[in-house]
Amino acid sequence: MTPGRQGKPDRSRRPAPRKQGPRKPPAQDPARRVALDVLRAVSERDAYANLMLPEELRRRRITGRDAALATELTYGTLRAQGLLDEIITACLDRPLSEVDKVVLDALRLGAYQLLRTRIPPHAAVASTVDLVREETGSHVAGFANAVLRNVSEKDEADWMRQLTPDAETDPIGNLAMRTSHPRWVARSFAEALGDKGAELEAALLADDTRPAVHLLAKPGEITADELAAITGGDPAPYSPYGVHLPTGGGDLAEAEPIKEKLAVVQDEGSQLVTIAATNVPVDGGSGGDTRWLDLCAGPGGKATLLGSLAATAGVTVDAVEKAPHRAKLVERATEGLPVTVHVADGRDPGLDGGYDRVLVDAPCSGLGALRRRPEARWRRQPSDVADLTRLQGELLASAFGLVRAGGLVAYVVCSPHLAETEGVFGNAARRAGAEVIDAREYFPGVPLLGDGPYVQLWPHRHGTDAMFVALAIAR
Ligand SMILES: C[S@@+](CC[C@H](N)C(=O)[O-])C[C@H]1O[C@@H](n2cnc3c(N)ncnc32)[C@H](O)[C@@H]1O
Repeated sequence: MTPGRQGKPDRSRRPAPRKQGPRKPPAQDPARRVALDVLRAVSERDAYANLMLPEELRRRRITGRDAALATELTYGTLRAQGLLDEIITACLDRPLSEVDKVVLDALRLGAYQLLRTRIPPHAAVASTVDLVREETGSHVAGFANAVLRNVSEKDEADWMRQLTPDAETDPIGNLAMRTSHPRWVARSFAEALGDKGAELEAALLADDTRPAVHLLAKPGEITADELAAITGGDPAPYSPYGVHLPTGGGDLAEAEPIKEKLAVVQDEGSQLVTIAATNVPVDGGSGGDTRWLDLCAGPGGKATLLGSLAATAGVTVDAVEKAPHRAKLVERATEGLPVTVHVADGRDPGLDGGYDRVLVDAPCSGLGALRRRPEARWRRQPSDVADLTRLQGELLASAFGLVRAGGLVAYVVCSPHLAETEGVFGNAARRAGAEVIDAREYFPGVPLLGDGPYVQLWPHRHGTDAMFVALAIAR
């Protein structure tokens, strides 16, 4: 390949049009083939890698080492995308946006192998070039070969030194690059943590870890100790209903307690915020504490715990969900529990007010669950937050309208972004004249909860998703 301007690969021609029709996966490299197909689906059709990859592995009967390699390459490449794109850009003589999408996905896959795996460089380059050749033809394969050879001239540490902003003058930019996060996400974490150093780094690095599987032992059905004994897991450190499963603990769908609906998969953070919402004492009210409302219930995780607790306490729960298919999931999840599902907009659900407790588990950016969705950090945009905070505010205003005086509004989001957390809730509670209470009291035994009155959980501190909860008593 003749180097182009500035000694960089020449890519003056657009790739030839790709052949139509399904391609046959090359039998000799199923792991990289499926990885590239998933990367393409993510970038071209907004697919979710954590849903698509397991399905494709099953469909193509890829197992064992090939499945492990495909998983590592797909998730690793998606998480590191920002960093890989900077490095690839440094090896091009034109903007990244001018590179054909499938070629770019293949280059990311190749660069990831070169920089973050022990795959020998010649194998990383040759296998990527083969994929590009199959997709586009020989002339573009030469281009891919040249770019990847440039990438391979330095290791990750050298590339970091060249591309990363100075830690002294731009600590957030430095950590955003080193942990491969968009700068705005790193900044939002820094603001929530009040830290731009070691703790911010730990929080960002936690997004690259695989979360342990947590189970909820449904109250009234099975205890956490029993569930732990049956599944080989450990009782959770904080939730009295939680069990942590060992990593690689077999096929969950086959576990008896799950088949029998005695237990469900649920992050311990979700359990803790729901338990907190049911433990705050609510005074007054003619009926005591008998009517609860879950205003954003789909797919029904927290409604299941609320319903199980309600069943043992003589309480009824109304569960509102706007999306009909998600409302069906709530119905299925809460079957047999005292939960009535309503397909309605939580901003005006058409229900009689006077609830003793209202949970608003609002739609949010999901920045608190980035470790579950490898591509999410790059897909979310700062503008999403503005739209979401408007909706969150409207849902909270509705909640304060539906709760009785002396009743509780619990606001939950799976995000640490201050606009979605303290910002929205502070305004809504002030407008409603509600009394914000210190939520930390309702997280007994949970360490590192900060100064209150809100609670922000974190993967790197608590091993949970970064759930936020705020509690207020209506006046
Ligand atoms: C964060 S999820 C709730 C998760 C749920 N509480 C659980 O634990 O499984 C937010 C839900 O709110 C729903 N939603 C979005 N806008 C809504 C609205 N205006 N009214 C009611 N539900 C809405 C979404 O469809 C989504 O299912």
